[in-house]
Amino acid sequence: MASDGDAAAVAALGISGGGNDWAPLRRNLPLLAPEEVELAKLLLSEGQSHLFEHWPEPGVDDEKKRNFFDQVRRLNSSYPGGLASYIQNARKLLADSKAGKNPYDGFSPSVPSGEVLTFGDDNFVSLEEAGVKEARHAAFVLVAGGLGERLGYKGIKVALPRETTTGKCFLQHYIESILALQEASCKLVEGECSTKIPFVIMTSDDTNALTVKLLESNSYFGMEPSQVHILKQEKVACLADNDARLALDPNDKYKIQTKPHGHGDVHALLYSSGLLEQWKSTGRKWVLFFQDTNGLLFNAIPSALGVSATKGYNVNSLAVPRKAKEAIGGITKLTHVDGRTMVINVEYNQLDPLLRATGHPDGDANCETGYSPYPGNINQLILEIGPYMEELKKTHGAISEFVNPKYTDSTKTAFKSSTRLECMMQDYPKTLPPSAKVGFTVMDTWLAYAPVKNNPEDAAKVPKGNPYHSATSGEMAIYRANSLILRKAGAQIADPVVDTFNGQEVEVWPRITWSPRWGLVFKDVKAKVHGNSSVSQRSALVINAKNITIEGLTLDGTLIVNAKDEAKFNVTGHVENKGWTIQHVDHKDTSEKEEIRIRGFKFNKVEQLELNY
Ligand SMILES: O=c1ccn([C@@H]2O[C@H](COP(=O)(O)OP(=O)(O)O[C@H]3O[C@H](CO)[C@H](O)[C@H](O)[C@H]3O)[C@@H](O)[C@H]2O)c(=O)[nH]1
Repeated sequence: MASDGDAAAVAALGISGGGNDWAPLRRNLPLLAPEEVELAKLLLSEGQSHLFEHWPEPGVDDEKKRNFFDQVRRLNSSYPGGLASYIQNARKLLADSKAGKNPYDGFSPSVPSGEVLTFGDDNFVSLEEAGVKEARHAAFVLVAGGLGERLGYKGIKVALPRETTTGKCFLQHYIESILALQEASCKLVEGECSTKIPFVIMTSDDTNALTVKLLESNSYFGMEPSQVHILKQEKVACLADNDARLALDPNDKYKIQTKPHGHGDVHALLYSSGLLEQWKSTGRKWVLFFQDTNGLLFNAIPSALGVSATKGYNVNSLAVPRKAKEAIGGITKLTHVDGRTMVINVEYNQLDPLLRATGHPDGDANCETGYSPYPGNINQLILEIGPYMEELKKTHGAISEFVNPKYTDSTKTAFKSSTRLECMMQDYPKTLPPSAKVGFTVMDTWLAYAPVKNNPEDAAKVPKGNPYHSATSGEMAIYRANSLILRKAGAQIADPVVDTFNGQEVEVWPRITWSPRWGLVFKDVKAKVHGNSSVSQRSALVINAKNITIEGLTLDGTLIVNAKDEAKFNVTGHVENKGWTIQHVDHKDTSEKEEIRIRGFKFNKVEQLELNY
């Protein structure tokens, strides 16, 4: 029971409902600055007195007590509406979760219609052209705050090699692609064009220092440092129970345990950064969001941006055909009983229950095409900046949240471990008015999507026919895409062989890779590949140049072509050497680097021809 003194002190602090057990805090009040007392009031009034239960008398751990309030201050300022909102939202979502409330209550799903593109046809080529034209009005935003727990890689994912023929990492490839778009787009303008496409990277405490180091130690991979903006997302407080009592860190009782809030934070961070106004005032029209490890993504950007521009989409999500149960959300049209409709991503863990609950007894199943009828969201979003800013003015970037507690039993009264609220960037359209133009663009998976998310053990367990989403499949997908693009451009590219690495059966195509400046869009590739050229299956071809043409080349081995800037050269004739052989590596072989182990192979560089112009 609180003493009369406690009650008086509570009243003096103006706290209602703070509970009776705040005596440990009361004794420590003299230590706190006025602003810290305000934060304490906030916590007490939200039922968080347990956070102070263990606080000893003043004089013991005073520094730690102050640090506790530093953290509370950060948690309070980084969440739209502050900690009180966070706790209140959590209480509501936890109650809904306990009651088993369906977040899609009242909605029935149906298959939406969108733009379906075919690589290389006239429509695709003209959309690519439109997209390149628009690119100088774009800004790119990479969400890279995730640790990649499923992959289990120790470093940051953007530092992983996209492919190991050149060893260029994802971040280098992304930056080179943006710079190539910038150059190509500027070229279409009469007179001088000094556009620098802005590039934002959202990091978190888990990834920030390593991301900055990667950029700085590589001179920003050729981008001007002023073009790059880092926005760091904060984690959110963990929740210990259904009353949304905040969890203390098991290793430090003066710290609130925190976990990532999800990629949805990117909208609130962009809103508060002031960058959107700056971009709008310098003529930006589009904000393109993308994720950390899709090595094929930039194959899809020009045409998708072309779709946004020609269709006037406020929101355009990129999608690929989706295999049922594949760990990517399904783009779904939801119709409410009251008539409202929206086209939105339904996350992969929610699609099956939603379908079963709405008269589809097979749930998330493939249809006669062998794919789910719902296109798979690859979380590449293109937003039109004007309507985006209008919406953010209203929401301040807050995105609808969800909670996913793992309960100890069916009474749903206790959690196995603390949980937290999460949000996803693709939920942005949920708050849009019905007049918003929300669309999506579907492309072939081989062209547009090959993420690196799963560790070798988990990838090897993926049901046959479903994609592995591993470092092995991510790299092989790049060779496959480049081989198919060259084939479409008229070159004879040998068929792949099938091999197994880290328990995953994959197609091994010739190891063909080029810099984005060489083959930004299909038209560029077509213009640079002439005559009867061929590449054998065991070959590797690296084109690290802008204006190299290939004419009558027969390659059986390894050829690397480097050229400076605008140097023009035609690569031709018969090139044959022992080349680079592929050596299997076991993922448990700790004598190999982790980047190599997780893909299950490395190149044995026996012989090559390197041409430098
Ligand atoms: O707090 C976070 C969590 C994640 N990320 C970043 O968000 C991206 C996506 O994270 P995951 O790869 O873990 O995402 P999921 O695989 O869970 O799913 C997401 O990506 C899929 C496609 O790859 C589908 O589109 C799916 O609908 C979408 O939620 C990554 O770049 C990651 O670094 C953050 O920036 N902050």
